[in-house]
Amino acid sequence: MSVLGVLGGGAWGTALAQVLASGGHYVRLWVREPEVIQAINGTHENPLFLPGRTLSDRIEAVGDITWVAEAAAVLVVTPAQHMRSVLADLPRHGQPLILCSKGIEAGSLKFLHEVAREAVDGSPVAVLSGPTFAHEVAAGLPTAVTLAAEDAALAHRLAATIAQPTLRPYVSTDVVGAEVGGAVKNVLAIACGVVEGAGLGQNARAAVIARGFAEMTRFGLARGARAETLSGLSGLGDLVLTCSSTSSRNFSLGVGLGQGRPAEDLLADRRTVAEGAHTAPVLAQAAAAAGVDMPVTEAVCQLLAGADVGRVVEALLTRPLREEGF
Ligand SMILES: NC(=O)C1=CN([C@@H]2O[C@H](COP(=O)(O)OP(=O)(O)OC[C@H]3O[C@@H](n4cnc5c(N)ncnc54)[C@H](OP(=O)(O)O)[C@@H]3O)[C@@H](O)[C@H]2O)C=CC1
Ligand SMILES: O=C(CO)COP(=O)(O)O
Repeated sequence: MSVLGVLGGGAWGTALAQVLASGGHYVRLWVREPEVIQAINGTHENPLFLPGRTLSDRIEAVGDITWVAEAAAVLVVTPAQHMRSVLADLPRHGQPLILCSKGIEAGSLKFLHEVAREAVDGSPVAVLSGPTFAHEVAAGLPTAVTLAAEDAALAHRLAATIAQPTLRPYVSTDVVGAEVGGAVKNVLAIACGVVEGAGLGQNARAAVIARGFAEMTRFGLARGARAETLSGLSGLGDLVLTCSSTSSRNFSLGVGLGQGRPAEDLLADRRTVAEGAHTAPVLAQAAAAAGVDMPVTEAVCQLLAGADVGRVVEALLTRPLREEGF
């Protein structure tokens, strides 16, 4: 068993640390808040981000990022918009990085594997993504993910390292596809939450999932993703999960928007990250740059900016009729 590093002591970083430690790995978990470090090392819990779960004593929380650097592999689980600045502080040892966050960097419009390659020159980069609610993974419930790296041998090696009885990675070389699914589904989950919050019904939710998937596929194919990745765990799999559960922070943000509450109030109320709120405007820009039409994403941007739900829905329903398909 190896020593693995995890950057980010939020729900997902802690859950990944837990499942890996349960399988016998020693995990160094880099966390910023001293009280979280104290709780993890003292009472084996993370009440701030993963309440109610007793953590393995093979997890050591550390406040100094240099302690994580010498691990056999480092899982990067910071919010997408903080990934570049956190990686800038990671000493370089050529250790493989497994990116577990979901989003697109604001400003640069870059995927996270591009950000990581720029920030940590020389480290091999892989992406782990899929339908993975943190509390279920931490509870040892069965979960399957996509693990993508351009170098197939690296992807297989990392998959063998992280595979556990309840965590089954499927290997891919389609890094772009794995990233597109995770980033886009968060935006679509907000849209599905709006449908729920505004009481628009289950037909409408299914329509948003299906047309949202068409949108994800158009964007993904334009950016070089493969169709089979988009219809796999990290695309359609995660879309279905996140668009149908109040366990999703993005979905629940959408419920609030659908009830007519302003985005600023909803975001100010939460300590946890709803990546879709950050990704939506960035994705809209990236789609425009690629010449891809993404009407549901545009609608989410308008709602986050305070547009009236009824008007946004009416505008979506009265778009010119078209053939079904991507
Ligand atoms: N929760 C889930 O079920 C899943 C989440 N993800 C993705 O994982 C990523 C992390 O999400 P999650 O763990 O849920 O986050 P949480 O909302 O649970 O926690 C917030 C995280 O943000 C970190 N953070 C806040 N501000 C900063 C900053 N300035 N610099 C660096 N880190 C900061 C916190 O780090 P610290 O504790 O050190 O303050 C903490 O790790 C997201 O991209 C999310 O989409 C992917 C799959 C599943
Ligand atoms: O990515 C996730 C599940 O795969 C978690 O979704 P939320 O961030 O919406 O909670």
